[in-house]
Amino acid sequence: MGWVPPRPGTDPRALRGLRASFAFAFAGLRYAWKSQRNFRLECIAGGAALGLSLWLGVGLVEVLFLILVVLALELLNTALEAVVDLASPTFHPMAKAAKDTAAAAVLVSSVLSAAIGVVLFVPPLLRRLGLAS
Ligand SMILES: Nc1ncnc2c1ncn2[C@@H]1O[C@H](COP(=O)(O)OP(=O)(O)OP(=O)(O)O)[C@@H](O)[C@H]1O
Repeated sequence: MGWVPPRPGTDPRALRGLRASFAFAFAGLRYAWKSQRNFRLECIAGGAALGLSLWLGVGLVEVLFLILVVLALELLNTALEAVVDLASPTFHPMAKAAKDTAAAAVLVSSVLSAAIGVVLFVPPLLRRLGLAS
């Protein structure tokens, strides 16, 4: 077996363990950003939605929640893809089921967030553009 990372939860120096946990989590974010085009697109779309919500005065908390749900599921999808590639480098119907179902979770959350986004954004946008009172 190769290098084994330290296990943060078992580090007796609690603060150091916490710092290591954050470092691992940020490494995961970096991996997703570098390897997943969808994650980058979702971050950009999320940034645009945040800017729009500030401009239109739409609730930031609601918008942040919708963005973070999609990003968190995309991160889980990325993690699952890595595990499946490790466990099943060649074609297997269960590997396909796992990857397709994880991708479906991202799709469901994205469609739901987009639908709620339309409900949140369209009325204030129309008012801002003078197309509704
Ligand atoms: N080991 C495998 N066995 C069977 N089917 C697989 C396997 N690996 C990938 N697939 C199929 O190919 C599809 C794409 O897999 P891939 O690993 O390329 O994901 P991806 O296109 O990078 O996904 P995403 O766009 O979410 O990052 C999967 O959804 C699945 O249907």
